[in-house]
Amino acid sequence: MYIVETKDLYFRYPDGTAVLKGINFKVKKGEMVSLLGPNGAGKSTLFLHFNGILRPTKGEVLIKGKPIKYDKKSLVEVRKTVGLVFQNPDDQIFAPTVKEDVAFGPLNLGLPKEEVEKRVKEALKAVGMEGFENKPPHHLSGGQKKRVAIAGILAMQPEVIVLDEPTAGLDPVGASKIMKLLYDLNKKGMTIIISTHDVDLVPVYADKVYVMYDGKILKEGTPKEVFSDVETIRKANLRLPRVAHLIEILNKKDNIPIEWGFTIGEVRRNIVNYLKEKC
Ligand SMILES: Nc1ncnc2c1ncn2[C@@H]1O[C@H](COP(=O)(O)OP(=O)(O)OP(=O)(O)O)[C@@H](O)[C@H]1O
Repeated sequence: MYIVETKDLYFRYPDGTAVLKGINFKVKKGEMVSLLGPNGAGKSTLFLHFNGILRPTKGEVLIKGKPIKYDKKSLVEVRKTVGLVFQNPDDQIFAPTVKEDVAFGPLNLGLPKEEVEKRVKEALKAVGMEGFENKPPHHLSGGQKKRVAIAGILAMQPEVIVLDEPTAGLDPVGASKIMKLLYDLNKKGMTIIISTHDVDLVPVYADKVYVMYDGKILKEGTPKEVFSDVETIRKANLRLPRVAHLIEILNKKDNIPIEWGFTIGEVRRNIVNYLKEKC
């Protein structure tokens, strides 16, 4: 059974724009999955289906094997299981202070005050935003707002956390910290789904990668399988990870020696880019 699954999912916005064109996306409990694809591929649109914000034009979305029913009760249950962090934190953060914002979700779950306070504290600590409790969110930087938005979802303790471009707009250290946090949460059993353009950082952590292009899944597999398919990577406007990350991806888990699934030219270009950055 999959914790999140879409079956032949089609979606068209009310203005007629056909965005999702037969998506089969499957995530097992405990997996860390990354969705890659160019601007406008439909990644955000797909994610908005995972907790029932959007309803398929055709096909279905299943959470823990059950199709979402889109009545109020079913949606409450779905949203307890699947927490979605939006691409733009301004779409998510609205309370007068950071503390109140992070507390909003757990309070809505009807949790006791002490439990809410505990969760808020833990969530802000996890994202490195302790000390900002009483700040108005609109006084925070973009990266700080992103962390608060993540804290708001963490405080709900969902089983699955879906993050739309969590590292976009963060400085490199901030991006690594967020990925490390998500990696640690995943190791504790949380299922994580991330969309990203960051081919260097995210696939290093992912168990599975989907590549989306023009509303369709072009390729799915381990980071190693996906990044060995240079043609797909090129078609989806992506690039190979920089060589250091590439080696990490190729060597991940099985520790087998590197088998280059790339043309010599691709490898050379990666090495040159890497050296240019380092030297
Ligand atoms: N409310 C809407 N009404 C009509 N079309 C929309 C709406 N929202 C998004 N679209 C269109 O749907 C397509 C997919 O957009 P989406 O935001 O899902 O892509 P994305 O893969 O997340 O892109 P990015 O990497 O730029 O965030 C785009 O062509 C976009 O213009």
